[in-house]
Amino acid sequence: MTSTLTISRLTKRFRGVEALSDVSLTLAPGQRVALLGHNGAGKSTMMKIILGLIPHDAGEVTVCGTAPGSAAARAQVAYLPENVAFHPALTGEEQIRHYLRLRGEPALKAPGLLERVGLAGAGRRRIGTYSKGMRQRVGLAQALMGRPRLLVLDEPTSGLDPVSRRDFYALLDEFATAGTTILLSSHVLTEVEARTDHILILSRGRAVAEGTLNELRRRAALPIGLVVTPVEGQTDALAAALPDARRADDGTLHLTCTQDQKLALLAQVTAMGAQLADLEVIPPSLEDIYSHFSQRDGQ
Ligand SMILES: Nc1ncnc2c1ncn2[C@@H]1O[C@H](COP(=O)(O)OP(=O)(O)OP(=O)(O)O)[C@@H](O)[C@H]1O
Repeated sequence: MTSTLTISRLTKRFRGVEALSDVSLTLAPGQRVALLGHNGAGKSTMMKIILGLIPHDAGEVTVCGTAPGSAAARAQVAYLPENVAFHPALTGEEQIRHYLRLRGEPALKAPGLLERVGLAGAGRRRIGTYSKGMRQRVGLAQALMGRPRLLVLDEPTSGLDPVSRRDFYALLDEFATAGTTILLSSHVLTEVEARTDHILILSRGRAVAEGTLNELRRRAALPIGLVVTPVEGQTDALAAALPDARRADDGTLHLTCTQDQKLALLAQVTAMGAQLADLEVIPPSLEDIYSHFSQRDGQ
């Protein structure tokens, strides 16, 4: 299967600053990929190179098999910037019709595009009356013209409330299922954790970690948490049987272990059967993993 995006040993310098050093990444159709990193890590620079907006100094980049910024690449890549601005006096439908005309496509497609992003009912309202989430959807409708194979989104959910975020990601999932590759940057790790298949962490222009969440979890080898809730009246007995456990104010017992120790510890705890009301396993979150790799890099 042809990769949607291949980046090999990409390097970009701005005068004295090395914004990207030796970064590689290959994305397949339908993959949902998060680009993470501190402010100034190089995320936007990487996106601009993929979009063909700025040249790179070394390495190779191909977008759908062609050079970034070429007519063939531009026809297959769409971009949604962090803050999309539309004319507030236009309705959603007028705005989309305008963009369709600019692309030389029939304006008749506007209602269908708005329906795809869940704005069918609001298409005749002025954009000035839209919420931020609705404006992002107009941006997405614009980005989806021409059925892109690669969708590049720069912090697409910043400023959206939790429900709008969830809806936005559900929409992205639909596009990914249909084969569109999604590359997005975000500082909101909790949403990325649940909604992407692959993660690239940049730090000071270098890729410090790349893989699925599970792969990064294994590589980081961070402790796994276990929360044991004893049946009423059994706390002392369980605490005595688990001397390494920390006792919390609510009576639960907290343990940590390595991945290798996990199954043995679970077997030990579940063997306590009737004394046990509940048992929760807490794997390291993406936030823990992100901190681990970033701190290792001195961030
Ligand atoms: N046009 C430019 N001229 C000079 N330096 C630049 C230019 N664009 C980016 N840089 C530098 O390159 C580095 C990477 O910047 P970039 O905007 O890619 O970071 P980012 O990860 O997108 O950050 P943020 O999360 O704040 O958006 C930074 O040190 C930045 O100052």
